[in-house]
Amino acid sequence: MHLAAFLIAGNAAHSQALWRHPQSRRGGFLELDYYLHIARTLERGKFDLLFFADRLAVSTRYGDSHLHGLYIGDQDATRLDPLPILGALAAATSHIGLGATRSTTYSQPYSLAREFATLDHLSGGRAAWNVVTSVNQGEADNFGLKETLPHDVRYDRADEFLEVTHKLWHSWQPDALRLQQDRYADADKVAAIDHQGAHFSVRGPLNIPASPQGHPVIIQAGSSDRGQDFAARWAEVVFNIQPDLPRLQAFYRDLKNRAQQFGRRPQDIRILSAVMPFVGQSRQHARELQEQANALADPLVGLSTLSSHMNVDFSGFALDAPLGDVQVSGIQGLFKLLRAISAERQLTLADAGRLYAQGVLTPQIAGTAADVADWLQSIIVANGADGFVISPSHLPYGFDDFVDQVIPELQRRGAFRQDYAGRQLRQHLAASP
Ligand SMILES: Cc1cc2nc3c(=O)[nH]c(=O)nc-3n(C[C@H](O)[C@H](O)[C@H](O)COP(=O)(O)O)c2cc1C
Repeated sequence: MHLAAFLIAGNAAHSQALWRHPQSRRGGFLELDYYLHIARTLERGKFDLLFFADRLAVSTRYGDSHLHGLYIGDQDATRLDPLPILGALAAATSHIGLGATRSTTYSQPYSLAREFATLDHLSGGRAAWNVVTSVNQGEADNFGLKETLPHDVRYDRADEFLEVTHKLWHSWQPDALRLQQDRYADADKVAAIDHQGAHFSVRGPLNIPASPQGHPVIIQAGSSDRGQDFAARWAEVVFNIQPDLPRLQAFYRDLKNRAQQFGRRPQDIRILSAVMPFVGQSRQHARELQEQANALADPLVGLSTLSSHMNVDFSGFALDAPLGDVQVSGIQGLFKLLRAISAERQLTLADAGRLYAQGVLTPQIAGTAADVADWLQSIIVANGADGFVISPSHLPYGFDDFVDQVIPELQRRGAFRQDYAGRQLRQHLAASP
C-alpha cells in the first residue's frame, strides 16, 4: 500500500470547509511551522510522499467575479506557491517525497526543469511533479490568453512539454560533473537538446547537473479519455477520485491496460485513490467528527469551486433543480462523476454544491482505526488501487489521528511499511510492504 497526503497551501484542501473547522489554525497556511508540523507528522507515518495541489487564479467564474469566492472562502481563494515550501520542508525531513503541482499550460519547460532538478538535488532525490494542464478562464486571464486552450490541445502541449523536460533532465550524463581543479565537467557528456516542436523551441542543455533521481517522479490526475492516455504514457503515480469500488476497479483496470499500450508495465504506474478518513476512538465518535466537518460545508462555496473546476458559471442555475448536463472544458472526469452521483441520489444543485464543498467527491471513511484499515485493505485486495491520497478535514493536525492510529494498525497487519527502505521517492514507490 502506498500513501500520499493531499495538501493545498491555502484555506482549503478537498474540503472547502477546512479553514472553518474549529481545529484548523486559521491563517496558519501563511506560516512555515504549520507545514513543518504536517511534514514531520507524515514522515513519522512513513508516507511515500506529500504533495500540494495548485491553481493559478482565484475563482472568477461564479457570477463572473472574484467577489463571491473570496467572500465565502472557496477552494481557490488563497494559495501560496508550493515549491518554496517544499524547499523548506526538504531541510526539515529526510525521507518523505515532496510533490508540487505545476501547469504545462502556464509554464516553460526550461524553467520548470530547473525548479524540479533543484528540488531533487536539495532533497536528496525526493522531488515529484503533479502535472496539470489547468482548467479555467481565471488562469487564462492571468497569463495573457484570451481563453483557455481547448481540452485536448492542452494535453497535446503537455505531451511535448514532458518530452522537452525529460530531454533537459537527461542532458547531463550522471558522471559529467567532475569538480576537479583542471576540469569542472566532462563537457562532451553534456549535450544540447536542440528541441524544435509545435509548441516549444529549446536548445539546452540544462544548467543543472543530473539530479539523484534523474528526473522527478511524475504524477498526474486526469480522468478523461485523453487524460488517461497522457497518464499511461508519462505518469508514475496517478491520483483519482472515485466514490465506490466498481468505479475504482474500472479505472484501475483501464489505466493498467493503457500503460501496456504505451509499452509500459502495469506496475510502472501506482494508482492512488483519494479518501478522507475520520478516525475515532469509537464508530460513534468517528461519525461525530465526520458530521461536524460536513456541517461546515456551505453549498454556495461548493458551487463556487465547481464553477472554477468546470470553467462554467453556475450562479445562474436554479438551486432547487437537478444538476443539468452542461458542456465543461475543465475537469471533465469529475463533472461526469458529479452528474452520475446527482442522478443516483436525485440531488438538487444545492445538494450537489454541498457535497462538492465537503470534499470534491472524495469518499469519506468514518470509523475506528481498525475499520479504516479494513476499508483501505479491502480496496487494495480488490484491485481498486495501489494506495491512497489521504485528504485532511482540518490542518495542521488533520493527519495526526491517521498517523497515530491507522498507520500502526496497518503496520501490525503487515499492510504498510515499518520503515523506509531507501532515501529516494522512487524507491518508496517501487517497494511493496
Ligand atoms: C486528486 C486530484 C488532484 C488534482 N489536483 C489538481 C491541481 O492541483 N490543479 C489542477 O489544475 N487540476 C488538478 N486536478 C485535475 C486534474 O489534474 C486534471 O487537470 C483534470 O482532471 C482535467 O483532466 P481530465 O479532463 O482528463 O479529467 C486534480 C485532480 C485530482 C483527481
